[in-house]
Amino acid sequence: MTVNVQATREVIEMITGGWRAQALYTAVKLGLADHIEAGRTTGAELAESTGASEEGIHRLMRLLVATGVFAGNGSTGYRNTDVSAALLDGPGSLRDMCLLYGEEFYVAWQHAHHAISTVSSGFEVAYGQPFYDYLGHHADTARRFHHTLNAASMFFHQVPEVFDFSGKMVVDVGGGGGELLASILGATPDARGTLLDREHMMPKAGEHLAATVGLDRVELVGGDMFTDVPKGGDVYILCRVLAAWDDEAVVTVFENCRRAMADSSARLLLLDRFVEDQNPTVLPSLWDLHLLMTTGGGHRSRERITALLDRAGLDVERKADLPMETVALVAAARAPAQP
Ligand SMILES: Nc1ncnc2c1ncn2[C@@H]1O[C@H](CSCC[C@H]([NH3+])C(=O)O)[C@@H](O)[C@H]1O
Repeated sequence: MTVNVQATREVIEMITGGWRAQALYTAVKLGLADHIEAGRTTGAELAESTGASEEGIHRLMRLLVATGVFAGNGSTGYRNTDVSAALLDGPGSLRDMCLLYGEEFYVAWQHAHHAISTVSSGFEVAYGQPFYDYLGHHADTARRFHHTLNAASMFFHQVPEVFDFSGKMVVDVGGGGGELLASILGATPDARGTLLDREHMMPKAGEHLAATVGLDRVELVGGDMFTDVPKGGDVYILCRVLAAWDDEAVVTVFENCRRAMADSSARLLLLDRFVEDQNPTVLPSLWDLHLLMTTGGGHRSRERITALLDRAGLDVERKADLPMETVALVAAARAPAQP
């Protein structure tokens, strides 16, 4: 058998991917980008300020310089690059994402064989409970998860460009920390909003909305979208909510939204990523498997979501593309058939 050097190289690039991720995670855990930003740039200074061994820092930084995360060297000093700058502590940082992916999500992926073979959550095997329940009991992880979602929320400010919220009563179902609702109400002074999420999210969402748009136009509802959603909305938003649930559960949420709509002018606005079966691209396909590892769910194709909407009596009216491979789908309740 002749060795295909190119193929060998490609396999090695892939199987060392997990090591790269863990090296980046360790740099974040040690706060290396922040130390360098604060002027502690040499190997000795980084060792002293992190408590890690200088040799360990040297070997880690050698890899991270080679992969373009940092620049410079340990004797004259390391420098941050645009990549490591994205890891600096502060709003919009990818720091918490690295920590979460390097800890709980890394452990969840160790059960990939089981998760893929049985189409069930690797996280549940590792932690003995569903992901969202775990978040309810682990405030630090819940905070990291919401920072992670926020880091991938660059499309929020563009949502009012693809849907006119003026004068509307907006219900954000599974609204999380309130960032999307704040962005919509901030851009639409005459809109009002209700955020529905699990009880444990209420303080976080309340704090964010109070600090951004104030609570005058806002109602917070701690509850369960599978049981009921607030009535009388002009637009029901489901942003990055559906992937965690199976088809039956998704149809239940769609039906709850349809029944709660104020009138026939009300709409359902889905904001999500969709996978393509015909010409698959890497990132959505990766996120799909990642959702399987964490929640046992996954991304659907647009055709599949359209079929589930149809089952719930909703028709897709139009579609708009948003950044971060996110798509907006607007659906309306189907008019009852004329007798
Ligand atoms: N049964 C439920 N009822 C209401 N919200 C839920 C339920 N289960 C999970 N969630 C919430 O669904 C959200 C999914 S994460 C998406 C959050 C937000 N829409 C955003 O795009 O940033 C989390 O905030 C969960 O707490």
